[in-house]
Amino acid sequence: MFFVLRVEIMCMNTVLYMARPCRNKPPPYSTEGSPDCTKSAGLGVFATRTLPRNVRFGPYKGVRSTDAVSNYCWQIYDKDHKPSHMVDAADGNNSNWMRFINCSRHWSEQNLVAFQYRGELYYCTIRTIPRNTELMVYYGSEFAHRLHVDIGRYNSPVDEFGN
Ligand SMILES: C[S@@+](CC[C@H](N)C(=O)[O-])C[C@H]1O[C@@H](n2cnc3c(N)ncnc32)[C@H](O)[C@@H]1O
Repeated sequence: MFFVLRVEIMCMNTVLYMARPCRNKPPPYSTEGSPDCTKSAGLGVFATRTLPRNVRFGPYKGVRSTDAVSNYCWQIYDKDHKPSHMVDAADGNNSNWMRFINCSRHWSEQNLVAFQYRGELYYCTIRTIPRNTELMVYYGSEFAHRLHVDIGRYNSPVDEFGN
């Protein structure tokens, strides 16, 4: 049976928290207050406690649109797998906490996968996520490219820190 954990305010208070992750250090990320942080990707979402694999979050809330005008958009497909519309979470008043989840730069830091169910977008954990780890999903090559994620190296065995 398909089960989706509906996590809204409850989840943000008990399972997840928001912080500004550093981008110049390998995971686990320190936050912006740390002395050696020079790069930030804005706010991100972190696990307060260990999350098991296969936890589903959603749906991703936003405004329906036809163009990908912001970096908070997900493409929704129709039953024939053709692009239908975008769900755009750029407006903080018409979206939910999922808009704060950042894009992974390498498969080794990706811990969520996005999937569509009945016309809406959800995220699912694909591995155990230890506490204080940032939740990260791959946005897809088009959006990742906009964020200067090196798509050619995304699947390489070695991450950008040489690990
Ligand atoms: C869906 S939002 C994620 C939440 C965002 N950090 C915030 O504070 O609102 C997408 C934006 O986050 C930032 N971002 C997400 N992933 C990133 C990454 N891997 N590298 C740099 N910036 C990233 C970019 O500014 C992007 O436009």
